[in-house]
Amino acid sequence: MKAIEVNNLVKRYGEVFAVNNVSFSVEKGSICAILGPNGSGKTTTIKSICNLIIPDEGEIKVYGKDNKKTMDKMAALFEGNRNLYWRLTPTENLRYFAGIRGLGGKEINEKIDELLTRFNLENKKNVVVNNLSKGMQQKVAIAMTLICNTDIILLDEPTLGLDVRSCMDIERELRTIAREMEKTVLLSTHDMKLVQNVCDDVVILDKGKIVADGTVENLLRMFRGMTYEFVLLNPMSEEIKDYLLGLNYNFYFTKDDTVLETEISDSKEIYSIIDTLRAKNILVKEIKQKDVNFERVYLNFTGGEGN
Ligand SMILES: Nc1ncnc2c1ncn2[C@@H]1O[C@H](COP(=O)(O)OP(=O)(O)OP(=O)(O)O)[C@@H](O)[C@H]1O
Repeated sequence: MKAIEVNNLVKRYGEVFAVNNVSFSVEKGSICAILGPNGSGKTTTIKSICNLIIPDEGEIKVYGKDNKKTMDKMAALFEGNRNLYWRLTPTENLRYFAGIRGLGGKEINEKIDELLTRFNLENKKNVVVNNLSKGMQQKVAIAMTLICNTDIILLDEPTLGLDVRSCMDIERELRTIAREMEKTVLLSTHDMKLVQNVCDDVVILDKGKIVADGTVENLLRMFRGMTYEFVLLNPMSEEIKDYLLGLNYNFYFTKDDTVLETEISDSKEIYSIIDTLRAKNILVKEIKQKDVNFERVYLNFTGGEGN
């Protein structure tokens, strides 16, 4: 079942198309990431879904209904810990946020304790947010999106500025939110480890347009099948390397010059690469299909950050 459907979304600021005819959907219970270089339209898309931005064109549906009528189904987090009140404790922040949505009483107090325990914040529940680490603040901010128990959680860059351990904590929480709490998560991020470790699907934007859309697994498989390593018997000379770089393949060399890596679009190219190497008396010891990480997939679609 589709939790979110975005159809032909357009948002312009003067001459600039922040989002230009973007369409995608997010399945209920899945984690979907919107990726793209700075300024590619990620935040505009998420803000349009939760009605913080009114698009110029297109329609957005949440559980099949216009998103303006389904505000109660979504909770969103933007700019991480800026959503928090610094002089309030995590408990007070959560109680305040629940109150805005008209929730209170014993039930909410129990829910707050449950969430703070889940996020390993029970020892910090009475410490003002200002005195918590960035990772802890981020966990409180994510807990705030859960306090109202909405089906859909929208997160803008949930791991921004966090250290490795805190990122792993957030990854674990996101998995729990989707798999155990059965919520739908749509997030924007530049964190390719987060994408590879927890996301089911991705939408990659570039200059306001979708350049790729699919499951993380399929996109990885697509590139896994294309990247090959040619392990050589002897290191290549500088002259040979220059020659190979002048050919029509995107060759990469390892530091000791014994491995040649390239992406191919057709398996027949393997034979022509072997012929090319043989003609230069370069002997190949082994050919390996290389495992790729999601960063590689992303760079292939966007041509690199900030283009
Ligand atoms: N309020 C605004 N007024 C004018 N232009 C805007 C406004 N908001 C966004 N834009 C422009 O729209 C484009 C998309 O911005 P958006 O914030 O959606 O990108 P993003 O992918 O979230 O970027 P980042 O990764 O840097 O957060 C950018 O060119 C941005 O400058």
